[in-house]
Amino acid sequence: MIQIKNIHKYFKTKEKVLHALQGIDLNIEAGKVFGIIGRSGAGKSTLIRMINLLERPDQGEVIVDGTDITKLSVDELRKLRHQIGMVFQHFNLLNSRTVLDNVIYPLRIAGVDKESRKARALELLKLVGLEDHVHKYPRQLSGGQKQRVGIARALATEPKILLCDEATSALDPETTQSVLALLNEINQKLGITIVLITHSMDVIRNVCDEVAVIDGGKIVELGEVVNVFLHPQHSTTKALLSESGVDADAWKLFSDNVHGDVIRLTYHGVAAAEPLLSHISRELELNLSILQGSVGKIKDTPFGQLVIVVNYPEHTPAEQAKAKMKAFFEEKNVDFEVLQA
Ligand SMILES: Nc1ncnc2c1ncn2[C@@H]1O[C@H](COP(=O)(O)OP(=O)(O)OP(=O)(O)O)[C@@H](O)[C@H]1O
Repeated sequence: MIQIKNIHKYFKTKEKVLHALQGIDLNIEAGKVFGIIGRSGAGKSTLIRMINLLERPDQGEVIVDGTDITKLSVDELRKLRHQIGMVFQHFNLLNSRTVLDNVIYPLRIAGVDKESRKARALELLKLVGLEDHVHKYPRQLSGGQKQRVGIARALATEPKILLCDEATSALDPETTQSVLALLNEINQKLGITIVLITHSMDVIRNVCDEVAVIDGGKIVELGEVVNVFLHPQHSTTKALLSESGVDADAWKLFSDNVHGDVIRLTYHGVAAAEPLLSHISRELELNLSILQGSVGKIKDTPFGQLVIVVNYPEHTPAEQAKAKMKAFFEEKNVDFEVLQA
């Protein structure tokens, strides 16, 4: 649905030329929630703004539904923007207009007749849970409510794509959760493709199907959220995960005091509900202890990652027991990694 091909963007200031996007390639499938994460200045805003051409690339193509939108005329681009809604970090509401009028506004611009635009706006305000606040002004709303107005407004012209530019960064954790749940609902109910940018791995974990990690204007890691969370490859991804409490290497703090093999088991989906550890421990007479672990869910997928210490029984050669254990876990689709032997 959205293909970004070899995008480059330069910002020229008096002192220097900044190469803000350095050859970005992305493929975003229809109906997905796609997250772009990176540190401040990495190029996230510049990249997401390429999708509706609020920012133009200096080189490369942005293809939406088969059309290279960099080649569109001003008129064609205006029409295309009705297909692409956008939600902003600081809401960007019209403060002198009511909640209802804020949502009606893009419909008026799109030339929708008076009665239909009011009906549509009311329907959207109901969808975002603000039906009791339609005649209020933005200053009378909480941050979370303001963002719900921003989301309703972005949905007014029935877009196929919703771009969220740090939509939850200005909100407290609880409100963030409720706005993320709303985005999830919109994705599921309306089938809208969502592209969001964020600093937070928790946001990615809660709503996204796929993620791109951007660093210094380049994509450094890309994939399904489950895989990127459980098997991060790039140092930036590992650092971002560690900051959100997912530090795959925390076990090293205890490694000097450990007697036995240290093994990491990683699993998701059905394996999360099976009593695998007690089964293998009984069968091979192993003594197991858990050194580090995290279990939970990534979007709708349960997952677990455990670092265990294994001691083998005296009467069985360790290598033989280890090979049996490895085969057992691999058969159950559990990733088995010896960290220290
Ligand atoms: N209009 C501009 N003129 C000059 N430099 C710019 C402009 N817009 C962005 N930049 C620079 O381009 C780089 C990427 O900026 P961008 O806003 O895309 O990063 P970001 O990852 O969204 O950061 P943040 O999380 O802080 O919003 C930064 O170094 C920024 O200073």
